[in-house]
Amino acid sequence: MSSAKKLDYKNVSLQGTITVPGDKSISHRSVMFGSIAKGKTTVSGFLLGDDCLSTIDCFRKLGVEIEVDGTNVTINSAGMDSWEEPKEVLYTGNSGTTTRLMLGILSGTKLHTVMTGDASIGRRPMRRVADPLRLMGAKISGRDNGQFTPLAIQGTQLTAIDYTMPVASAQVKSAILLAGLRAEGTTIVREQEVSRDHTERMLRQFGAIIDVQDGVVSFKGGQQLKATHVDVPGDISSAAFFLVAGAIVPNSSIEMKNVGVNPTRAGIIEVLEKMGADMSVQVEDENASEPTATISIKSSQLQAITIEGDIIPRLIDEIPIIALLATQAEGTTVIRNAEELKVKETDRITAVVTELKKLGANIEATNDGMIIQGPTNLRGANLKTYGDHRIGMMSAIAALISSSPIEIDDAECIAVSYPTFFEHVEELLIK
Ligand SMILES: O=C(O)C1=C[C@@H](OP(=O)(O)O)[C@@H](O)[C@H](O)C1
Ligand SMILES: C=C(OP(=O)(O)O)C(=O)O
Repeated sequence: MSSAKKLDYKNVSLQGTITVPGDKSISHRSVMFGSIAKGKTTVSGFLLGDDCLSTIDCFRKLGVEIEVDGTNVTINSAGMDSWEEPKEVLYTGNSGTTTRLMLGILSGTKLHTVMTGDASIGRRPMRRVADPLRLMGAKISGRDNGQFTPLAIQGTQLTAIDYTMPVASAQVKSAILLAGLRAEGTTIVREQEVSRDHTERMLRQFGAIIDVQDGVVSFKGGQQLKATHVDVPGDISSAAFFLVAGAIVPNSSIEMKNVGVNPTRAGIIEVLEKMGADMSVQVEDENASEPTATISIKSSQLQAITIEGDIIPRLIDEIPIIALLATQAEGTTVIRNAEELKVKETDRITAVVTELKKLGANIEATNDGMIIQGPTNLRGANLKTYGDHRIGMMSAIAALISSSPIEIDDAECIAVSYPTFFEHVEELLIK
C-alpha cells in the first residue's frame, strides 16, 4: 500500500546519538541458521524490518517455532529433517535475500515447496541461483525456466560442486553454501571479487568448519549446525543514510553506536574517508564474530572521487545515498562497475538518476554506474520511490538540504529495512 509523505525541513541540522536497527543480512541468516540447527537459538538486536519478518514467516510455515519479543527472537527447531511440507505458498515479500537463500536451503530438503514474493521480486533474476543449484542436482521450476517467481522446489539429495561465481553476489554464494550443507562432498565457491561474508562467519558461529582463502570458500557437506546465540550488530547500510546526512547537512554532528563494520560491508567508510569527511570510527570488538564500532561524523567540505572495482560489492546497497553525497562534493564523482544495481528492488541506476535530476542534481547514468558533478544546491520536487526502501531514504535525506519541500510517493516501503527511520530523523533534528 502506498503512503505519500511531505518532507518539509528548512535550515535544519542534525545532532545527537542514535543506535541504528539490526543488520538485515545477519538478521535473515540468524533465523535461517537457527531453523536449520537442532535446539534453541536466541537472537538479540534482530531487525524487525518487513524483509526479515518475511523470513520468519516462511520458517513458521515450515513448522519451526519462532517467538519474537521486541528485538529478541527465539528459534526452537528439531532440525531440518523435522520441517513440515507447507500447505501454503511461502511468501518472501520484497526480499531478494529470503528468496535466494531459501532456494538453496529448500533444494536439499525432502519437501515440495513453492515460493513467491511481491511485484519487485517477480522481476528479479533467480537463475543466477537456480542454475548452480541445478548443477548440484536441485529440482527447481519457475517462470522462464526458473528465472522468475513463483518458484517450485522439489527437495532432493544434492551433490557438491566447484563453482566460479560469474557475478559478485553474496546471495548466490550463500545459496550454494547453504545447499552445500546437505550435499555429498565438498562444496567450493570461487569469488573474483569478495562479497559480504556473513554466511561464512555464521557457519563458523554455528559450529561448522569452513575454509576461506583468497576468495575460495570450501565447505564439507553433512555438517550439523549447533544452536547458539546471535547478537546482531547495527546495519551499516542503514547507518549510511545518517553518515551521509551528518556529512552534508550543515552544522551537523551525529554519533552512531554498535554499527557493524565487517570489512566486506564497510566500503562506505572508505568512501567518506577518501572524500575528506570529518569522521571517527572506534572499533569496539575486532574479534567478535561480526565486528562493531561507534562512528561519529560532522559536516565538512567534500571532494569528488572515483568509485570502481572491488570496492563495489562492499558498498553496493549504499550507492543511492553515495550518489546524493556526491551531489555535494566538489568535482566529478564517477561510479563504475555497478551494473548489479539494475537488478535490485528496482533499477537503481535509472531510479537514482531520474529522481536526483528532479532536484536539480547534475547527474548522468552510464551503463554500469553514474557520473555526478558537484556541488549543487538541490530544490524540492515530488519524488518516486519505486517501492524501493533505499530510494525512499535517499529522497528523505535529500529533503534535509533541499531549498523547498520534497514529497515522496511511498514512505511505507522504508519499513523493509529501517522501520524507525523517520523517528531517528526526528530525534536528531535541530530546527
Ligand atoms: O546476502 C545478502 O544479505 C545481500 C547481498 C547483496 O545482494 P547480492 O547478493 O544480489 O549482491 C545485497 O545487495 C543485499 O541487500 C543483501
Ligand atoms: C538489495 C537489497 O535487498 P534484497 O536483495 O534482500 O531484496 C537491499 O536491501 O538493498
